[in-house]
This record gives sequence, structure tokens and C-alpha cells, in this order.
Amino acid sequence: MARYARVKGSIALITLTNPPVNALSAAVRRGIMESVSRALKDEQVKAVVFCGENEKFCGGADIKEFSGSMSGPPLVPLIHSIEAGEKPMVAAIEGVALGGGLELALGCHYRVANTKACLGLPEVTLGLLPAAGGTQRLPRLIGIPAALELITTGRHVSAQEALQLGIVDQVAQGSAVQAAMELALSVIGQPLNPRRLSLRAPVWAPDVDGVCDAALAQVKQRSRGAMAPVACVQAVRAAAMLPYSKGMERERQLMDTLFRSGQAQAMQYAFFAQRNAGKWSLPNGSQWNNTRARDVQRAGVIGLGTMGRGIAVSLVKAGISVVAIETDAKQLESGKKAVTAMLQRDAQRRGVSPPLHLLTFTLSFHQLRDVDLVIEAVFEDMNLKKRVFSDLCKVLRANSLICTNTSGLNVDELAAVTDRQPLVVGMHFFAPAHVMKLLEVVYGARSSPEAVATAMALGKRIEKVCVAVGNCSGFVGNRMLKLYLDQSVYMLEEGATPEQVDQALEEFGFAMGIFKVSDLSGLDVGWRVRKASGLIGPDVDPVKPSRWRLGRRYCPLPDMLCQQGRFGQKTGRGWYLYDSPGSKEAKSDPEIQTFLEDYRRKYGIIPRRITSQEVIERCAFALANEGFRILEDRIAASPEDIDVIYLFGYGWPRHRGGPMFYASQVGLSVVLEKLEHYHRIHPDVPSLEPSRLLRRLVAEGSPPIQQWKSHIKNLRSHL
Ligand SMILES: C/C=C(\C)C(=O)SCCNC(=O)CCNC(=O)[C@H](O)C(C)(C)COP(=O)(O)OP(=O)(O)OC[C@H]1O[C@@H](n2cnc3c(N)ncnc32)[C@H](O)[C@@H]1OP(=O)(O)O
Repeated sequence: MARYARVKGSIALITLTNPPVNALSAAVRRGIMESVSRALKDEQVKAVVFCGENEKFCGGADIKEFSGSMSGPPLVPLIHSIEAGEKPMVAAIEGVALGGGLELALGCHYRVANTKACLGLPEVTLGLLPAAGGTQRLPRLIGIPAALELITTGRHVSAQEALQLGIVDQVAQGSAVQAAMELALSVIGQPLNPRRLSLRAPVWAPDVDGVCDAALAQVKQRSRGAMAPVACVQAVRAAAMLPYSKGMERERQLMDTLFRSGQAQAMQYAFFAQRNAGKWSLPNGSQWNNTRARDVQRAGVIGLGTMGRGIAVSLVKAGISVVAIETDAKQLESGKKAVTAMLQRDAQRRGVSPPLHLLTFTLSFHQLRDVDLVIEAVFEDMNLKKRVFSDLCKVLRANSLICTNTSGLNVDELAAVTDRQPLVVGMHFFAPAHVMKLLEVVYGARSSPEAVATAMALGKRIEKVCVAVGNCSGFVGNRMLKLYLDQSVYMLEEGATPEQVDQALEEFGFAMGIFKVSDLSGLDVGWRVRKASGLIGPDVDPVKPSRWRLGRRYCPLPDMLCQQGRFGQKTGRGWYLYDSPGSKEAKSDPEIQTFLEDYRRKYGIIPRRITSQEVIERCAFALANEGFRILEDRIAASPEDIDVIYLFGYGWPRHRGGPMFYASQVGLSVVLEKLEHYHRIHPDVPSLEPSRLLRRLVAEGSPPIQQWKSHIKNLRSHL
């Protein structure tokens, strides 16, 4: 899987051939080894150029191989043999040079990239470190601070930035392969030792220790328990302190630990889960590769609140014309200002001009007559949305799609008021919509495969991670979130504080605990939903609200907070205290402690100590248990889809894979046992009762997560 050719008389051109990204599989490594040996032996060959098939240099090691037993020539000695070769070796980088691909290029004596190439060492995002010499060669090439930044973040850099950093020697406007061949011919006969990065001395710099310490503190703070970024800093520190061979030894030791870790498994699982989510399928058999998406050139956005603004920005940035509608002139003006400012800021950052010409702001629905698709983002109110949907049908072309950004209302009920049920789907964005990566595409009972394909393709075009889900209250993400929130507030009743719960979740890896997140989102949002769903009504005792509603345990604490006007950050008070409305730093509020104590006293609850372990078990296992029910109900097509939703929409730590992967990693029988235990203690919380699918999987020997899909099919056929 490496092609060998002699070109221009004296150049051996070695082409990596393993589409789509020319990953360094065992066969590719073998091919490179044989080709290098042939080039070194061939007396006609005076220089060697490496490139990749289909204008993609190399996407790195073949990640699929990591889960099996590795075979074939190892990468480290292979790259060493390239570097040690007595003929100039030049990497011609087109498309991507990532991970092992860049490490291969660093083993070459020269590197040429074309303008569109991107380079990086993203191993840290897979729970690993660049262990084919990357942590030792890159610092020797570009210095410790720049290498630390690239290796600990896994950030991709453009060819231009790579040139500025000194990673590549040349950027070619046209073909990198042509430019590399010219460079190779021009350097024949020049000494190679100065070009061999491994021969360079350790990279000493003033206060190297201080720089590494600062990087360590930064990654520990940023990555919340992830091991790989810490190991990356340790390996780069070795490049600063030790000769190359010792540094390589350190790199290998650190990699050995990471490679076997559950964190690496979780992150590699997340990599493939994200890509598999794009391969959607519907219960009727329609799927991503048998359904055509429609082209969307013009879209409408109804409502310019926070969500509508973010959606409009995302569409325009992808080159789609947008007609943005509001019902009130003042709101239209403030929406216009906000959208324009967001686009201007973004354009300024990227050094381009803002695509404002793609935007039309109007109060008139008639301007929507020739759009291909509309995304409704009005207030979360079924009647209001129904009115908007029927008004849309009066002006839209008969074949225009109508999408709703509802976060959990019934898509079928909305579709029913239209004249085009097959053309109605949900597009559930997450706030802020121009930043958050997740998009749940919700298909209703009558949504056509073409409508789903169009929404999925549009989501991909605006750079979202899209997951197709079925229609139920809250869809996947918010349906699960409800149970996680329930557990959190029950624990406050039982004796915990918001700080304790949040600390346990943050130590687990969440960027923010659930109470901080609730304050950020606004506590009034859930309050409104609970009122609309009949959980709060005039029959509720205002002095001692019932803890039992609709036949199950209910915690009135969040409602009581809202009654006090504590809506979270926006009012300066929620579960925490803020310096002023809108400020972000959450501080403990003694009033909340007193409020919780009074509450427990009023209801005769004797507080008990709740450990971090209990917090994690009750939150994570409640999430996973609902995830199993969602799989039984066919609302999500696979556990991977659920995990992608939690990773990209709800801040689940990537090094824990997602709630379903976490359950599989902890062990399904352990999860079952714990749920049974908690359900025994809390029989008034039906959601803690282990799901049928979980029981079934345990009974069938807890198969690996990749096999759950077939067990789910069997479970259904037994129902
Ligand atoms: C030690 C460790 C070492 C030495 C390493 O090198 S670890 C690997 C480091 N490399 C990476 O992390 C790069 C991973 N890949 C990507 O970031 C992207 O795939 C890409 C930027 C290279 C291309 O992006 P895009 O064009 O959007 O395509 P997809 O992401 O959808 O990928 C297409 C298919 O290729 C599969 N793929 C990609 N990279 C690898 C890889 N390194 N090993 C195995 N397979 C890879 C990916 O899963 C897609 O497969 P399908 O879904 O189409 O089946």
C-alpha cells in the first residue's frame, strides 16, 4: 500500500495509498519500509519524495488497528530509517499531515506543503501522545512553547502557519509534489546531518522548567482528569532535558500507560461514534446512503431571539442566503444588530469581509415565498408554534421544508397543522447555536427520508455534528437530562449542597456542574415547561408544595427558587450568587444553605452525607438507564448516537466516552446492581428501575457496546 515510482530520472516517488486518508496501516508501513529500502539501494535514485494518494498526505496511524493486536513494522524504527537514510528525503504535504503522518514528515529532511494543507499532532484527542518521535522532534524544530501548545491541544495549523512556525520549509501555490521534487533535486549532495532533527541537542530555553510547569497547570485545569494532555507535557519536558534517545524512551513509557488506558479507549470510541452518527438510518430502512438531500440555497429563520440569531449566523457563514423574520419592529432591529455584530466579529477574526449581503431582515412572511427551507425558532410554546406553522403554509412554496427548533415539543403535533407533513422535521440546535456543535435532527412519524437527509446535510454544511433521532418528549438529549436533573435535586433534598454535587461532577470531568449549568441556562426555562406540562398548578400548596406529583416523587426546590425571582446568572442569583445580573463567576450563597436546611426541616427530612461516588452513580446511571429505554423505543438508532449527543451537546467529558460507553466500561452488571440498589431505596422514582434492555444485556453476558444493536433487535422481536 505504498506505490514506488522513479521520476525525473533520479527521484524515487513513494505514494502512500490507503484511501480515504492514507492512514498508516500495517500494509502501508510495510509498503513504505520496502520502498525506502529499494530507493536507498537503487543507485539511479539520488533523492526520495513521499506523498499521499488523492492529494492527501496522511491522516496518521490507522486508529482501527489500536483495538486489535498490532502487527507489521512499527512506526518508530521506520521513521528513524527514513531520517537516517543517506539520500535527501522530502515530504510533499497535500491535504492533511496529521499524527503519525506529520511524524513521518518530521523524519524527512525537508517538508513542502501546498497552501490548502493542514498539519497537526491530534493524538491527545484520542487519549494518546505523538509517540512516533513527535514529542521529541517537534520541540527540536520549533521550540518548547510552540510544541507544547500544538501537542497538548492537538490543534491543526494551516500551511502558512506551519511555515511561520518552521514546521515546513516551503509552501507551494500549486502541487506540493512538483515543488518537493524540485527541492529534492536542488539539495542532492548537501549534508544531511543538520536536517536530522534527532541529532539536534535538547531544546534548552531560559526557564524551560517554568514554561513546562505553566503548561502542566494549564492542561490540568483545562482537561479535568484527562491523562493524555499531562503525559504530553511530560514527554515534551523530556525533549528539553534529555538527549534524544532518552527522550524517546520517556515518550514510549508514557505512551505505554496511555495506550492501555480506558480513557484512550473512550476517546477513540468517540472518534468513530462521531463519524458513524452521520450514517443515519430510519426505522423504515431509509438511510444516509440511499436517500438524496435537497440543495438549500435560501433559508428562512423565524424569530430572532438567542436561538434564531445563532442559527442565522451559522447559515450565513456557510454561504446560505437568509431571510430573518420578526413580528415586532423593535425586536427585528435588535436581532439585526446582534446578528450583524456576530458576523462582523467572526469575519474580523478570520481576516475576511462579513457576508452581510446574504441577509434580509423583514417583518413580512411574504419574503419567504422562494426559500427552500424555514427554521422556526420562536418561543417554546406549542400554540404559538402551531400558528407560525399554519401561517408559513400560506406563503411558502409547496415543496419548501419546515423545520422547528423546538427543544422537546411534539414534532408530529406541529406537522399536523401543516399541508406538508412529510416536509416537516425538527432541527434542535443548542445555545448558542453558532457555537455549539450538536444538532438533533428529529424525524416525525410522517417525515420523509428526503426531509431528514436535507436537514442532516444542511447541518453538516454548517459544521454541526448531526444526529438523527425519533420524536418523543425531549427527544434524546433533554429526555435524558430531565432524569439527571431530577437526581441532582433529590440529592439536595437528602443532604447535599449544589457545591458538593457540582464538585463531584467537575471532578468526574464535566466542565461545569449541573447547578452551574442550570444557572447559566436560566432556571425559569424549566419552570415554564413544568407549568405547561401541568406539574405546577393552582392546586399546589404554596406554603408546603407537595413532593409527590403525577404518581411519583417530585422536588419543588427549583420552583421555590424561581418564585423568589432566582432565575440564575441573568438575575444574579440562582443556585449560586453572582456579583451582578449577567456576571459569570458562581459564588456559594449562604442563603441557599439556609433555604435548604429550612426546607428539609419543613418536610422532616434528616440530612445525610452524600459521597461523590453516589453523586456520579445516581447521575450517570440514571442517564444511561434512560438511554437504554431510548434504544428500546427506537428513538436513537445506536448507543453511539446517544453518546455523541451527550459529548457535543451536554459537556460529557470526552475521556469518558459518553453515558452509554461509561456504563459499558463500568460494567453493565455493576450498573444494574447499582440501579437496583438505588431503586430499592427510592421506590418512588420509577426512572431508577433498571430498563428491560439493560437487564437483557446483562443476562446475555454484557456484550461490548458495538454489539448492542443486534441485541436490541432481538429484544424487539421478543416484545
Ligand atoms: C500513536 C498515534 C499515532 C501515531 C497517530 O497517528 S493517531 C492518529 C492521528 N490522526 C488523527 O487523529 C486524524 C484523524 N482523522 C481526522 O481528523 C479526519 O478524519 C481527517 C481530518 C483526516 C479527515 O476529515 P474528513 O475529511 O472530515 O473525513 P472523516 O473524518 O469523515 O474521515 C473519513 C474516513 O476516514 C476514517 N479515518 C480518518 N482518519 C483515520 C485514521 N487515522 N485511522 C483510521 N481511519 C481514519 C474515518 O473514520 C472515516 O471513515 P468512514 O466513516 O468513512 O468509514
